[in-house]
Formats: sequence, structure tokens, C-alpha cells
Amino acid sequence: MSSTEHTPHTMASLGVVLVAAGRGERLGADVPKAFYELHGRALVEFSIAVITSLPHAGHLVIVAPESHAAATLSIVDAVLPETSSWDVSVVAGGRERHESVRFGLAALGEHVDTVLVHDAARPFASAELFERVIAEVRRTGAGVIPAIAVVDTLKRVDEAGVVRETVDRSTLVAVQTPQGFPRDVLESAHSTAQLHGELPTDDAELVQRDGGTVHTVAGELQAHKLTSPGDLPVLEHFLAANAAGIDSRA
Ligand SMILES: Nc1ccn([C@@H]2O[C@H](COP(=O)(O)OP(=O)(O)OP(=O)(O)O)[C@@H](O)[C@H]2O)c(=O)n1
Ligand SMILES: C[C@](O)(CO)[C@H](O)COP(=O)(O)O
Repeated sequence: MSSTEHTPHTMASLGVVLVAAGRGERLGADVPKAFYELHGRALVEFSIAVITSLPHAGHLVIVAPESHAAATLSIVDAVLPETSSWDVSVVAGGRERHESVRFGLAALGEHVDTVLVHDAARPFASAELFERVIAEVRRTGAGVIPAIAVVDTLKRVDEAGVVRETVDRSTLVAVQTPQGFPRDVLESAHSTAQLHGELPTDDAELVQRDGGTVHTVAGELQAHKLTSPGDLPVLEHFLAANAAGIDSRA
């Protein structure tokens, strides 16, 4: 699938790569996870709506399974207002998340200088969270990721599941998306990773391995990721809370 333009590119300095090409094996649904429906709306639709509501002239690249390119464009048509300041493209994903991000990065318009990478699997990340990450990337010129406290006691176990030690959680955080970076920093990290054949689980790890600095900002509970069926009631809760106007960001 080649890049599918929704509208022609205009000058834009913010780029968002929305990765939606995963299979969702742990969820076990009969559609790719980003197209799993919550109350009749595909998961990816929620992120498209939030991102294109941000008051920036931006370029959103949605990385989707090739089989779902047309469905993705239909969702964009339904969600994006005629007067939107956002350009939207759809490109095909790769076998691993980092490959999908790389394909998305390659499709960004030439005027993009700040890039956010977001999981479609985190449909209720708020506009405020996006803005917090953007502001901190522009303030620091470095990578920025949302982080939340680890609430469980952590143990290191051996292969047989026997506890070996308790891990000090005071310096540990759980990280979310959107993750933001200066474009050149993220591109360099992805090209280095390609050379070394590394398999990271997030973009911040690639940037760090490439010698970059990554800061954290406050994450939020509602940026919860759909991974397994047990996450569905959590997302249902945030969907209902948003509809009722209840603030469940903290
Ligand atoms: N080859 C891939 C793998 C993942 N993703 C995206 O990366 C995000 C986070 O990935 P994850 O939750 O691990 O999704 P899956 O890979 O689909 O899940 P699983 O490992 O259960 O198959 C998701 O929005 C997913 O669509 C992607 O675009 N391309
Ligand atoms: C990118 C991510 O969502 C940050 O928490 C996460 O690393 C994705 O990891 P997964 O194991 O592929 O779900």
C-alpha cells in the first residue's frame, strides 16, 4: 500500500505517527486491535478525533494494516471537519511496532520538526496529555514521555517463579504514549536501530540507546492501553466517564 493522502500537505511543524497496525494477539479479537469496536466506534477513531482536535497545523500519519486502509480513510472522512488544519495520511504497517513507527516517520511532511508517536491502543489519552508532551519537547529539545507511578510492590523472580528480591519501586515508573521527540532525534534513533537490528518496545528506548535524553511528564490513568480482554472494562469506564464529563485524567 502506498501512502494514501486525505488532503494535500500544507506547512506543518507538528507530526503525529498513530500506530494502529498491530495484530492484537493478546486481545484475541477477530479484527486487528485498533479496529475493535467500543460502542460501535473503532478504537483508532478515538485517537484520530483527539489528535485532529489539537489546535495545531499538523500532519497525522496513521499506520494501519494494509487490509484496513480503506476502513481507516472512511473513519478519517467521518471524523475530520472540512475546515481542519490537519493533513492526514494512511500508510501500511510493519511486522513489529518499531517498524510501523519507521514507516510512519518516513511519510511525514518535510516541514514537521516535532514528532509524537501514539498507540491507537490507548484511545482515551487526553488532549491535555498531548499538549503537555508537545510543550515539554519544545521546551527541552529532548525526548518526552508520559509516566505514572508503579502502584504494586515489585519482585524479581527466577525462571521457576521463586521470589529472589523485592525491587525498589521509588525510582521506577510505567510509561505511556504519546511519546514526543524532535524529529531529527527520532529519525536518527530509528536508523541506528535498523543498523543494529534491535527490538525495543517503545521509541524512548531507541532514543536512549542512540545517546539521546528522555524526560518524563505526568501521565494519566485514562491513557490506559488495551492489551488483553481484562482491559476492556477499564476502557468502558473511561468511555462512560468522558461521555458524562467526569475528569478521570489523574
Ligand atoms: N506491528 C505493529 C505492532 C504494533 N503496532 C501498534 O503499536 C501499539 C502498541 O502495540 P501493542 O499494544 O503491543 O499491540 P499489538 O502488537 O497489536 O498487540 P499484541 O502484542 O497482543 O499482538 C498498538 O496501537 C499497535 O496497533 C503497530 O502499529 N504495528
Ligand atoms: C509503547 C508502549 O505503549 C509504552 O508503554 C508499550 O511499550 C507497548 O508495548 P507492548 O508490550 O508492545 O504492548
